[in-house]
Amino acid sequence: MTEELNLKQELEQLKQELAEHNYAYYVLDNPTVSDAQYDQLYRRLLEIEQLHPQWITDDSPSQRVGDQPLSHFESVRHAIPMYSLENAFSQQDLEDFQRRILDRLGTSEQVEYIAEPKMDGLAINIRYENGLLVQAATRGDGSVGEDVTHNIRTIASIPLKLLGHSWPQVLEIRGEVFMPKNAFDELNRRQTEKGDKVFANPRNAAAGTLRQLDPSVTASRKLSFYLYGWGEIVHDEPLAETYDGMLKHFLEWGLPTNPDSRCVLGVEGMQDYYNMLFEKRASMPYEIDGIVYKVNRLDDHQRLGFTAKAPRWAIARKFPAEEVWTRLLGIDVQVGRTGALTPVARLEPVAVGGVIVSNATLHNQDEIDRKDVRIGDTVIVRRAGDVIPEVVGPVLAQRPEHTEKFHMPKYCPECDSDVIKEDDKAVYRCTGGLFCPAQRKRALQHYVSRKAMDIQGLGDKLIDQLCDLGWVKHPDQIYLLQADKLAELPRMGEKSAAKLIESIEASKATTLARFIFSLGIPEVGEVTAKNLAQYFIRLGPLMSAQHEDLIKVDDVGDVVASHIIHFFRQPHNNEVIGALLASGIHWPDPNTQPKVEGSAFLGKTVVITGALQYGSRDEAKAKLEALGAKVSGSVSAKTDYLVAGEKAGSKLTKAQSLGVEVLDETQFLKMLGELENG
Ligand SMILES: NC(=O)c1ccc[n+]([C@@H]2O[C@H](COP(=O)([O-])OP(=O)(O)OC[C@H]3O[C@@H](n4cnc5c(N)ncnc54)[C@H](O)[C@@H]3O)[C@@H](O)[C@H]2O)c1
Ligand SMILES: [Zn+2]
Repeated sequence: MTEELNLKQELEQLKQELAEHNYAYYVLDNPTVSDAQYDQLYRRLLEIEQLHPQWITDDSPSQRVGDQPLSHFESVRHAIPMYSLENAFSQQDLEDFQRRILDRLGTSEQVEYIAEPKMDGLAINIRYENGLLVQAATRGDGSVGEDVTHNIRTIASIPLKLLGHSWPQVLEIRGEVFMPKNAFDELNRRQTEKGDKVFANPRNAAAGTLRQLDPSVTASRKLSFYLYGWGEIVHDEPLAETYDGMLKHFLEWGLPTNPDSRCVLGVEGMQDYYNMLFEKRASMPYEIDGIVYKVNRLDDHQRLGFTAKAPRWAIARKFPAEEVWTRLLGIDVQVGRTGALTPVARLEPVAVGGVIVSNATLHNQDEIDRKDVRIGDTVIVRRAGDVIPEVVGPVLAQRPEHTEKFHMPKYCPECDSDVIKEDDKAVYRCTGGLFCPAQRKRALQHYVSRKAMDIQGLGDKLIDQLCDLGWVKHPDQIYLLQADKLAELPRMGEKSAAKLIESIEASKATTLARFIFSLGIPEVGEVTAKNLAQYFIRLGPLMSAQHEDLIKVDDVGDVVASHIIHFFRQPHNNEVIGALLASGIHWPDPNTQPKVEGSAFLGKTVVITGALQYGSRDEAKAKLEALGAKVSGSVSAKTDYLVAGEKAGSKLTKAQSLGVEVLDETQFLKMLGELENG
C-alpha cells in the first residue's frame, strides 16, 4: 500500500515538473531541461499511468499537446485540433506500434507506411480559401494557436496563391517551419557581430524568428517549410485514398513537400529507411531529430483514430540526441607541441550522438568569454555526425551561485614557465620552449635539424625513442648520450651508435646564428637568428637585451622582441642554455679571429654555384658570412667572386661575360685558409 502511495506521489511530482518544463519550452522558447531529460521524465509518467490508468487526469501532460500560447499575437482556434506524435526510441517500440495497428485493424497483412524525416522546427497550420493564403497559425496547445500570418507570408517557398486548378474551396495544410543549417550559421554569425545573443540551435532560432512582431526581421532570416499533413478540407469529394496521393495533389498546387518522403513496407521497411536517413543525417541541409512513419491508407486513419494527444496511425522514431545537457566539472588546460595552451572542458560523462563524451575543446579564451561558460555550469553539448563534440553554451537558468569567469593560467601547467598572450592572436603560449615537457619532441627535432645544429643521424623516430625512454628531456642531454647505451636500442648497432656520437661531437663546432636559431624561440627563424647574431656578436648581450635594443635589429618587431625577452627570462631555459655551453658547443670568437680583418672576402659580394666537393653550399655560405662577405643568389656587375663547383652552368657563363673573378673550389678553400697555399 505504501508503495502505491509513493508511486502516486511520484506521478503528481512528474505532472507538476513536466508542466513547468512545457511552459518554459513552448511558451517562453527557453527550456529549463534538455530534451533527453524531458523525454526520460515523460516516459516515466507514461509508465506509471499505464500501471494505473485510473490515475490519468485531463491535465496530465500525456493528455495535452504543447501549451497555452501567451503572446502578442491574436489567438486562432484550429478548425481541427493539431496533435503531437507518439515517440519510439527503439526497434522494439516500432514492433509494438505495428502490432497495435494490426490488432486494431484486425488483419495480419503487411502495412504500408510513409516514412518522412522528422524536421526540427515548429508545426504550422496554413489555411487557403479559394486558392489564396488567408491565415497561418502555430500549434499552440493543439486547440488554440497564435496568428503568425504576417511572418509566414515572408517564407518564399510558401505560395500565397495555389498553382494549377481544382483546389478545394478550403484547404488547410500542416507542416514544419524550420531554419536550414546554413541560414542558422549565418544568423548566429551576424548576431555575434552585432554582439547580440546567439541561438542555441536551429529549432530555437526558428521559433524566435516566427514569433517576431516585425515581419522584415523574419524575412531576413531565411526560414523554410515542408508540409506533412493537413487540417480542414472543404471539397465535394475525397481528394485521394492514401497519404501519398494527397502529397501528389499538394505538389501540383505548388506546395512544398519533403523530397525524402518514401513508401515503406512493414517494420523491415521502416528499419531500412532508418538506416538510410541515419547515414544521410549529417549531410542534410536542415536538422532532423528522427523519422515519422504514417500508415498510408486514409481509410485506416479513420479506423485507427486518435488518442488524447496523438494519432494512432503515426509514430516518431527518435534519433539519438545530438544535443544534450551536462555539467561542466572543470576546465583543463592542455599545452600543445608548439606551446600553445588550449582550454578543454571536463564534462560529467554523457551520451550524445551515440557516443559517451567526457571532454570537449573550448578552443581559446576568446571563445570562453564569448560563450561565458563557467565551471559548475550546466552546459549544452553538441555532437553532430562525425564532428568533434562542442560546448554550445551554458544554461543560464541552471547556473549555480558564486561561479567565476575562467582565466587562462599565468604559468604553464606543464613546466611552470610564464604564459604570454600573443598580442595579435587569441593564442596563449608557454615560454619555456627548451624545457617544457609538452614541447619536448618538437623542440628536439628543431634543435638537431639541418639548418640548426645539424646533428646527422638523429631522426624523428630516434628522438621519439629517446624522449619516451626519458634519456633526453632537453637538448643538453643529447651530449650525455653514450655509444654503448645507444647501441642497445632496437634497429641501432654499435656502428651506427658510434657514428651518431661522432656527429654529435662534430656539431659542437657551430656558429652563433645557428645556435640562436636552434633554440626554437617562437618567430625567430633562420634569417632573424642571423641578424641577431650579426648585431649582438655574442650570446650574453642578446640574452640580456632590452626591447629597445632588439627592435633595432633588422627583421625584429615588437612581437618578435617580446618573444625573445620572454624566452631568455625563463630560468629553466637559461639552465638548459648553460648546460649546452658547458657541454662544449662553441662558435668562432670574434676577438680571436684576426682572419676576418685580413680576409679577402671581407665586404665582398660572392655567388656560389655548382656542386662543391668539400661540404655543402650552406656551409660555404656560413663560412663566407662569418668572414664578413655578402652571399648573393645571382650574378651581376656588383659580384666580386663567383665560387664555381662542378657542373656550374649559366651563372658561370654570365660571370665570365661580366668579367667577374671565378674561383674553383680549390682556390676558394685556399683563400679561406683551409688549404695550404702552393
Ligand atoms: N526540454 C524541454 O523542456 C521540453 C519540453 C517539452 C517538449 N520537449 C521536446 O519536445 C518533444 C515533444 O514535442 P511535441 O509535442 O512538439 O512533439 P514532437 O516534436 O515529438 O513531435 C510532433 C511534432 O513533430 C513535428 N514534425 C516534424 N516532422 C514531421 C513529420 N514529417 N510529420 C509529422 N510531424 C512532424 C511537428 O511539429 C509535430 O508537431 C519532446 O519529446 C521533447 O523532446 C522538450
Ligand atoms: Zn610549458
